[in-house]
Amino acid sequence: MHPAIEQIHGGLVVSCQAYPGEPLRHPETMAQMAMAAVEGGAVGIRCQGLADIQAIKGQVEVPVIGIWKDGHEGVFITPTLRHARCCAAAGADIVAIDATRRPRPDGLSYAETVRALHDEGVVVMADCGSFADVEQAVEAGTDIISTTLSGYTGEREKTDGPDFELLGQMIESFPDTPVLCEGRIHTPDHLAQVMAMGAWSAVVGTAITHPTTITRWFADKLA
Ligand SMILES: CC(=O)N[C@H](C=O)[C@@H](O)[C@H](O)[C@H](O)COP(=O)(O)O
Repeated sequence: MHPAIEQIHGGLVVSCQAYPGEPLRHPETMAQMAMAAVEGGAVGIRCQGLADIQAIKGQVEVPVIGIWKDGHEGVFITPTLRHARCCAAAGADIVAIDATRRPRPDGLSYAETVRALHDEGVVVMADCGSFADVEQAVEAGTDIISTTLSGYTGEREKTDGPDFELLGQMIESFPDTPVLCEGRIHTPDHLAQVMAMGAWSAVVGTAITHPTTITRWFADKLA
């Protein structure tokens, strides 16, 4: 197993992302956010965009999961082989890619994409939206499978918290593949629950690194 996957075992990965047009969208700001997360106990960082990957790799020792979001609908999380290669070249230790069964913009299949990346020594994480996506990802030999896109592709309901049901199915069906839980882990209790279920590691984004949303959670109580 690749050392970067071993290093995140049993721990918390923090996703540091600011969205287009947001005040915190700056590589140095995201690097500072990542350093703060590591100080708090993060064993890995997930981040978006080549500039952020480079900036964060320069500041933290923990493994970095890199993605490149291009667009905002359909297949947009590291949608093509080119995007994935760029993430690896920018320094990502693990590259997460869209692992849905939807057509990819470059016309390659998911399996062809993973094969090409593996030939180049890239560690791949599958951002899945359903159990059928997970099956495809395991079939392709993906290094890590994740619940990232559950609730965002129309195949599964967008649960209030993490998709415990999908996570449980993944852990039970594929005991030999590291399973990450990502998406809507909003409380420390959610995190404890998914780890107790047997997740290899878990990724928390919004609840730690997206102050606009967190502020809204509070402000909405006053509305
Ligand atoms: C669906 C999608 O685009 N997810 C993105 C993937 O990188 C991010 O916007 C999420 O913040 C990340 O997955 C972490 O999840 P949460 O922020 O819920 O803890």
